[in-house]
Amino acid sequence: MVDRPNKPSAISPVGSAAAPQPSVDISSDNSRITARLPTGESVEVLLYGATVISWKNGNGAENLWLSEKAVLDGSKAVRGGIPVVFPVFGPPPKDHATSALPQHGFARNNRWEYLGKSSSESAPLSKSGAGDDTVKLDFGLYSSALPEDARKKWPYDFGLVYSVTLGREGLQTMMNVRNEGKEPFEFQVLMHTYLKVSDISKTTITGLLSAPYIDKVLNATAHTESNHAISITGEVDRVYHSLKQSTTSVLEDGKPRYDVVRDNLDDTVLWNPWTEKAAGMGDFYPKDGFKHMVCVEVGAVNSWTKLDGGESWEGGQLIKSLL
Ligand SMILES: O=P(O)(O)OC[C@H]1O[C@@H](O)[C@H](O)[C@@H](O)[C@@H]1O
Repeated sequence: MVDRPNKPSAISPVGSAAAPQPSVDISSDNSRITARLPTGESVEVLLYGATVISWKNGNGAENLWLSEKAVLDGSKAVRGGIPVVFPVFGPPPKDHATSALPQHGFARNNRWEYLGKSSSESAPLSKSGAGDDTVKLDFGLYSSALPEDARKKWPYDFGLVYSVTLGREGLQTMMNVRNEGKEPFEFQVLMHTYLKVSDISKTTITGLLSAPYIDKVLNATAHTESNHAISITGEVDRVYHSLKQSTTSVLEDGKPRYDVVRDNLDDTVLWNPWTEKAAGMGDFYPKDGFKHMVCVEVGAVNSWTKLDGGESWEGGQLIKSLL
């Protein structure tokens, strides 16, 4: 066979020296994993909470808001990025098995195990056949590895595998929950994504028209969304539920900035703390940072998902950065 000197890389055999591969690095203090595509996109995940703390486009533009005073040393849940909420969303109800847990559960403030990486050309996030253009990082949290205190407060046997896949088209985060015990358990799960925006006054949210929601700012009263494009001009804390449309979009100046596509999750929380709530959070900085973020949080939080012993469940999101 005669090789052509200018052979396009698209037909290079997978894994050949010619095909650039994604890189995955573990920080020297073993606290975080960074993955990078040959085209420049990157994602950084803190093992504490399996919290995605940075997701950049190929041109270096950051997509996630992270507080300048976010605590990253494993002593407090991270303010920004994508904290994982499990097995309860918000303050736990008094009459439920999660009642002794802290707000948003224990997944975001325990250290996860890095299970490894895999790359693929055929995953849904691939754009071309030029080398491995997605990389998937898997993280695990198991009841057996939880500190005694958390285990006592929610005494079920479970295994969580959280997969973070970086592609040229976006970032996918998927949660797999498995009941490893014999007793059934109920859980809620949510991906608390802080999306970075350049100016909240020019930001609108679409895809929620006609959706029912609980407004936590208005004493948890029930409403129906009447706006095609939602503007944020004050504190917003709403649980949209039973959603039919799979995509919620964030627009800046009327132009698409992010698409958030839900997978087997029916609810989406829209949150912006605005002036007063931001002022009250010690780890929220700068104090006017609420002008540069909006949380679009996909989840299953309006009711409980029940898993019998041995059963498993999976759900997640694909976020497309449209810059
Ligand atoms: O301060 P925390 O525990 O990270 O929660 C932040 C916010 O998270 C949102 O998901 C809730 O709807 C809000 O009510 C809450 O204030």
